[in-house]
Amino acid sequence: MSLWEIIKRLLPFVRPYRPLVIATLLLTLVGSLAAQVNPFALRYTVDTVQRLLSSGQGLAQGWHLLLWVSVILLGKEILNAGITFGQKYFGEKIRISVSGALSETAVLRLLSYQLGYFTDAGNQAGRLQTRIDRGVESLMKLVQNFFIDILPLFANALVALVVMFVANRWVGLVALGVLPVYFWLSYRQADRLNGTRRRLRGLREEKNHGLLSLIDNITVIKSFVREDYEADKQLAVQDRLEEAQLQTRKTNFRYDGVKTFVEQIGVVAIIVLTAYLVLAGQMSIGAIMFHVLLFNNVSAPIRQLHRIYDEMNEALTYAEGFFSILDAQDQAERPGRLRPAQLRGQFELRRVDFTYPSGTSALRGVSLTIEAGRTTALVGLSGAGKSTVLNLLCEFYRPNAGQLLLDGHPLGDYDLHYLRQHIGLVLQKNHIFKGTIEENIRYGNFRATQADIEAAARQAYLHQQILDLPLGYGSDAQQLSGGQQQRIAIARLFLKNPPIIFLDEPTASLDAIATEQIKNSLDAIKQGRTVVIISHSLAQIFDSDCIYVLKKGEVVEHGTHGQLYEQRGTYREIFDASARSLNIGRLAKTLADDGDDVLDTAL
Ligand SMILES: Nc1ncnc2c1ncn2[C@@H]1O[C@H](COP(=O)(O)OP(=O)(O)OP(=O)(O)O)[C@@H](O)[C@H]1O
Repeated sequence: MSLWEIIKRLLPFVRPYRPLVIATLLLTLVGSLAAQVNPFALRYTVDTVQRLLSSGQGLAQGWHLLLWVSVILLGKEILNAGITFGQKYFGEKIRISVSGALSETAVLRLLSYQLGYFTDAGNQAGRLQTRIDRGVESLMKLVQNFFIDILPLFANALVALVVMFVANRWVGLVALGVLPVYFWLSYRQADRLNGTRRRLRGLREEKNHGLLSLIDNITVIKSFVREDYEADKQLAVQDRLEEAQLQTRKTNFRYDGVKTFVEQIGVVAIIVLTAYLVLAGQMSIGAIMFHVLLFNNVSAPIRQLHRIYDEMNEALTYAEGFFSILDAQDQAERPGRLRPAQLRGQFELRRVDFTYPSGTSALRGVSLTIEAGRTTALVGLSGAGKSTVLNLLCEFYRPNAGQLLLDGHPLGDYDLHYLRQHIGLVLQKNHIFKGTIEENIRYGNFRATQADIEAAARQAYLHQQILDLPLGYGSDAQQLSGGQQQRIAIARLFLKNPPIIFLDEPTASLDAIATEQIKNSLDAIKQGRTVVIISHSLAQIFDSDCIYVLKKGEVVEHGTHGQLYEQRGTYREIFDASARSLNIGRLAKTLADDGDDVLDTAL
């Protein structure tokens, strides 16, 4: 990405602050003119003092000169203080506002992207975080540099250079001659740093991602006593990062030395040339000070050039990563329009093929119908593609081939928010947000009253357990057990009260008593709604109106429990294996021997 491209990308973010930008530019112009007062005042002072001394006059004749010079220089400093404050304040105001707008845009874009974007290996959480943080930070340095450093310094330099030319073109030429050498050196330096910088960016992203995943997986790491292994992995990245950082510094120090030397050559050349001209009688002695001060105005920004270049290159590197987030519009979820007054909830998949962005083919030629108001179960071994079907029904992903219909219309025609507002999804592992239990349940419906929340918790058999906690509904939800968190997700579902419900192993982390309670609750909520349930526990799916059996991404059987059992196919295999794993014979015998009435109810 070139600097020009970055400026073009930043313009829309800076445009709302146009009056501030104009005010800053005006202040810069006045500031650069004021900066030239010192050389003029000093030349005048030196020349006048010399004239007074050579004509035998002293303090009595010269005191008014001292007074005037003091008034002018102090007055200029007061004006300068005002100008600098205005420049910095306005520059910072622009920087802070633009930085806020950039971060906000990145967050909004991320929220609008489909799931595939986040599962892409290059977009893991730590990497995205680094790209946003570093991108905004370096772009803001660029804006800050422009308004606070580059603009005032270069305006000063330009005005000083013009004044030098007007004073004497040879002196002007010497000052001008140093510039291309300096620019060329800075350019070479930036070029050398570019490769290392890209490598640094990649390593920073890798380090942050590693750190996040380390914290996320701390329990597994500790249980396998893999602290040393993880530390070594993280240290290896750190080592490579340090090496790249040191390499950057080394290059910088080398070039900085050469550039300081070039600058000093310029100062010496100006002094020698001006002294020569003074001795030759072409200039007054005050010109020596005058030219050295002017050259200082020219070389001040040059001294900053490598830093500005450096930060500019950093911005170029990180801006690329940042704008790649804003530019992933092809990953945005598509805009559908259909919002019918009523949704029956009949889904149909016709010869659907789906491959994840990673390249894993998950579904092949899948055709199935999910009847409105009925319960449909998806059964199959791990990795068969059951959750993928739900991912497609929620439009988290779109099929690569085939058709997906809802109430006869292509699913893609529906407004996404409308569609998802009508779907309740309970997963095997549900996210609990940082916050209280109440806030977490309320996520299902922000308009719910406290009474609604408590009713939902009751339906999810959680209310009593919440009351037993010291802070009740105000307790930290992330401290709850896995089973309790699962019930929060179910309470959210009750609160949302959608006509379509997708349950992916909804009772996976519940104890036997809770499983039975939740099953009863879910049986109640299922009435009259379209339900799709995935469960490895066949007890959860016996009563389904229709069962689809998936194997390696294909539908191999479908029917009711009775029909599938008779077919003696995959379903029967799974059923028999389930019965054996539960040791059903032994269970039944124990219950029969005990004359337990559970067996009667069960039978
Ligand atoms: N986000 C993803 N990115 C890439 N591949 C994925 C993703 N999710 C699932 N897969 C792959 O797609 C295939 C089907 O996975 P899916 O989760 O649908 O199976 P499942 O039948 O629900 O399994 P389980 O019963 O274990 O939950 C698997 O091979 C899996 O590795």
